[in-house]
Amino acid sequence: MWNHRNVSKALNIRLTLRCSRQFRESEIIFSETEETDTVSQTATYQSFSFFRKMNPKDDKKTDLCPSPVFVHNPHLDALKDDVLYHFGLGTRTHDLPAMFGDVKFVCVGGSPWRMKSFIEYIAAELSMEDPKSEYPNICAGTDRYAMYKVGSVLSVSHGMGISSIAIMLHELIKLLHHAHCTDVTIIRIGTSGGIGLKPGTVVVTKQSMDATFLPKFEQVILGKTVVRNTDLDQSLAEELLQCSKELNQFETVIGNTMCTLDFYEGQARLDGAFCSYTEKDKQDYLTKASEAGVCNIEMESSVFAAMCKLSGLRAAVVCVTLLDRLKGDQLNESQEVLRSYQQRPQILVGYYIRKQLKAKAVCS
Ligand SMILES: O=P(O)(O)O[C@@H]1C[C@H](O)[C@@H](CO)O1
Ligand SMILES: O=c1cc[nH]c(=O)[nH]1
Repeated sequence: MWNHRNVSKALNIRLTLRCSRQFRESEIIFSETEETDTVSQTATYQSFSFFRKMNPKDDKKTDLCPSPVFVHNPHLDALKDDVLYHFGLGTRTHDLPAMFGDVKFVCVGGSPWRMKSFIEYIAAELSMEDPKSEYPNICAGTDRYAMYKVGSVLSVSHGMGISSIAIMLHELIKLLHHAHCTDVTIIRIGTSGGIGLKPGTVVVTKQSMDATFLPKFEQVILGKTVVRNTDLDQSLAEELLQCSKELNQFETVIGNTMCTLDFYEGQARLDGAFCSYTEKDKQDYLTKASEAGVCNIEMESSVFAAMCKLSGLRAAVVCVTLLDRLKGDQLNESQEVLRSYQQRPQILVGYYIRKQLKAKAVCS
């Protein structure tokens, strides 16, 4: 007998099958001894293009059925209690569906201060201010990450760099999955160094690239290098660009973002504790990056794109540029100016969320 529960279970199985195929096809494994030189990297890139062609529905959500948040881990089913250690939350200790089941928008960024200020901003934008203006940190039991929630918007800090955001995303994706969230959009609101852009320009990422300008994220699993796809949702990027046009408050561009493992040598800075290259070497490297379409440099977009794609989350990266790296390395603007720049991605994403919620209210 087909009742609502059976239908949604069947639907889930179908979506899970589709997504596990997507999971398998979206990664390529190199053993450590195999070459990972430019030739094999080019082959990887070509495979990604092939994969993209196989999944025409990737970018546009054409399915009318709700889209769940996927995990790809059979071991999770055997866990009696899934402890989300770095959040100080767990499936036995917390009613995750009650706490987070309504989440539709997740915004993440490096600093806890920024993510708190974002939730205050969004609460005001959505006229959902707490009369006491208190927004408790849901992860108060730990000092690793901070998390805030207002209505259907969740704001989470991720610290600096790929490893820090990856740990946060593992737990966030499981949290959204355990809470049975559907149709979630996730946006990283961050800071970056620009290439040839006026400081304060906001960059919506088209493609996240590694430090060799290839659209991939590499992870060593069981001693083997697994290469994952770093595609982001193109239609979401276009919608965000359109929002910035409507807002008309600051310059916004769409372009590639280079994700590095380090802020200093990894981003060709001349002001780290160590430096073995010249100003000309730096300029040549940044020029090559620019020729590959790179508009800005930060430290999280590649793993963010890869993990969001694997879990079926609609994802975008919106980063403000704090300086033009062709002109310098040091962040010597006043704190006031830097803070005002940091607010720009928040303003843009706040506008986008409000627009989405308004459109949904009209439809329902
Ligand atoms: O989100 P944030 O502003 O932390 O992103 C960039 C990349 C690094 O995490 C950090 C370096 O200053 O800023
Ligand atoms: O230059 C910069 C500025 C912010 N974040 C980065 O990763 N690089």
